[in-house]
Order: sequence, then C-alpha cells, then structure tokens
Amino acid sequence: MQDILLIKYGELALKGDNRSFFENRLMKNIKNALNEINDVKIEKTHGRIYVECSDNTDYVIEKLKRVFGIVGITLAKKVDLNIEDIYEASINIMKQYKDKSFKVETRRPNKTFPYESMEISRKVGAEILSNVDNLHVDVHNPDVLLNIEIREMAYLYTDVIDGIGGMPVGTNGKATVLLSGGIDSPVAAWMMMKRGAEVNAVYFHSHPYTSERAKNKVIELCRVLSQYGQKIDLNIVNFTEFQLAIYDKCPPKMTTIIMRRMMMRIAENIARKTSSMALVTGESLGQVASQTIESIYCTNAAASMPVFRPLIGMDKSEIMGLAKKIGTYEISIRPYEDCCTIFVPKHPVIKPVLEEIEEIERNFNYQNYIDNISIDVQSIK
Ligand SMILES: Nc1ncnc2c1ncn2[C@@H]1O[C@H](COP(=O)(O)OP(=O)(O)OP(=O)(O)O)[C@@H](O)[C@H]1O
Repeated sequence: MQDILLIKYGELALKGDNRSFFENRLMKNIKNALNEINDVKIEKTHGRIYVECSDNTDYVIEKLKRVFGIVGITLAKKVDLNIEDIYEASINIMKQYKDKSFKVETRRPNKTFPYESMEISRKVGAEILSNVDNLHVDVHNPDVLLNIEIREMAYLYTDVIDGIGGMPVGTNGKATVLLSGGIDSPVAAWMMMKRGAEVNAVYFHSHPYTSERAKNKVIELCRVLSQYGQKIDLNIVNFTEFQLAIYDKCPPKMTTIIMRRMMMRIAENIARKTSSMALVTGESLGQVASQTIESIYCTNAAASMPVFRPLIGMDKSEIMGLAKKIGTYEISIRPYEDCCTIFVPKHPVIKPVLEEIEEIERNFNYQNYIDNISIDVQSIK
C-alpha cells in the first residue's frame, strides 16, 4: 500500500480534440512546479495525473495548489487490484474516524476487475462495519465518503483538497501586463494566468524619482506570480527622460493621460517583439480620476492590440481580498512611490477629449523618445 496524490482537472475534460494538448501542458506545468523537489514521480493515464512523492507530501500539495488547471488534489492509498487488499486499505483508512456515518462509492473504469461498482461498495462497506467500531452507514448524507477507483491499480481516498481551477498557463497565448508596484495590476496578471495566458511584464521606472526599492517591489511581485506559472520576463523601462519631457512639453492637466498613452505605446512595442497578443492593466472603472470611462477611452485609443482589464467591474475590497489570497498584497502595500504618483498635476483632466489630446501630441515629437527608450529585461522565477 502506497500514498499517492491524484490530480483532478475539470474544465480540461470538456475540450474535445484539444484535450491532450491541455493535458500535456498541465503535465509540463506540474513538472515545472515540482522540479526542485527530489524523489517525485509524475504520471498520466486516462483522465488522471498521479504524483508519487516520498516524504514531503504537504510541501508538494502546497505547490500543486498554485498550478492552474487543477480542480482537486486527493491523497490516496494505492493498492493492488485485489479485493482483499482493498478491504485492508479501507479498514485502515476508516479506523481514523470515530462516531461517524459513512458511505462507500466505487468507480470502475477498468472493467476487467471481476466485481461491479455497486458490489464492491457493498462488500467493502460490510467489511468496514465488521472491523471498525462506532461507524454507521448513511447513504444520503454521510460524514465520510470513501471513494474507490478501480483502474490499473485500486485508489482509495476520502478527502479532496480544492485546487485553484482555471486553465493551464500556456494554453491561451501570451499577454503583456503593465505591472506597477500597486495592488491591482498583479491581481490582473494573475487573472490572465488563471485563464491560461502566459504573461510577461512591463514596469515603468523613473529613477531617481522612483527608487530601487520601488523597482525591487515589482521584481518580488513577479517572483510571487511566477509561482503560478513559469518564469516571468520583466521589462524595466527607463522612463525618466521621457516622463520629464512630457511634463515639460504638455499642459499640466493633460500630463497624466498623455503619460498613460505613451505607456501603452511602449508596452505594445514590447508585446509585439515578444509574440504577445494583448496588453493587460489593473484598471477598475471609476476607482481613481484616471480610470473614468473617458480616460480609459483615450488610453485605449493609443493601443491597437486588445487591452484586457480583468478588474474592470471589481470593488477595491474584492481586489484586495484576491491580492491577499494570491500572496501579492503584503508586497504591494509597501509604501514606495510609483512613476504615476510623482509630478501629479494639481487638477488632472477627469473627462479628457481624445481630439484635444491628439492635437497636443502632434506638437510633441514623442516617437523619437519611444524609439530610443532603453529597456532592461530580467527573467524572474
Ligand atoms: N509604473 C508603472 N509601470 C507599469 N504599469 C503601470 C505603472 N503605473 C501604472 N501602471 C498601469 O496602469 C494601471 C492604472 O494605474 P493607476 O496608477 O491609475 O491605478 P492603480 O489602481 O493604482 O493600479 P495599481 O494598483 O496596479 O498600481 C495599473 O494597474 C497598471 O496596469
């Protein structure tokens, strides 16, 4: 009898002909998540992935809880396909429960096993009742459900640990996230990863107005996010000179919105060079002055590829709750400055008009700055 982890993946099973593509990617991501742990064996057979590990099961489970595409993880006993061994394992499992009701449920994908599912459940139930004290059967509302799966071996388990769900990262293209050190954009990145997108990131750094510590915050955020997928390439844009030019050449109330449009243009260039097909921001409608529908309209118009805003309809408290769950919140709230918060005009325009902005931009040779902007790339895991 051996402990083994059964990995359940739900949504993937719906994908018809693409199923093996999704399964293979999930296998790859699981291997990647567990690659620094010794003595782990990962195997795939029809509709299930199995992970065998020697003694660090809890640690392995923690890692698997961050792999998108997994809906459940169960710690199961694996026994030979033999009814006596199944009895013995069932009795051992049920001995840990006292004064509880239980039910046995069997699935038998392997039809070569000589007993049918109902029969196995009945026989095992009877063995448990005669070998374990203080248990009784309740088929409608049991405290404990003992699951038996008859495959190439028999697998027995009671509890299912929730997985994170979603789609395996890498099955839905690539997107470029505008990642500030704030609370929102890391959550937006995570939500794209949850739907299977691989992400890379762009951070606008205005040294010395924004400090090394502000930059390190973004690096740390990438490190947390990479635990849900793979390494993240962080493009650090040296934005100071360009930002100073914007403040020098544009009317003060328009500087924030023009700066945002320039960010979109630079991010889009990076996206194209890195085979990314969308931009992602952490904007949420109405959250701050720069996130009015008029501002978002003007910012959007600077990009030609799709811009995804996964947080658009969420309240700040919901976003904060997710950030805590993901593990980015404590990093995001460290009080370091962002390039958007320096030189903020006293009265930024709240309802910008696109034609007015375009007119201002025509008189400002911004393309030269965009073409010559310097970018450092760090691969973060
Ligand atoms: N320095 C930056 N580098 C990269 N992206 C940025 C930067 N500043 C802002 N952004 C992008 O613009 C979006 C809106 O920024 P803004 O400062 O208005 O909102 P926010 O609610 O504070 O967002 P966040 O919490 O993500 O910083 C951010 O979610 C992010 O996607």
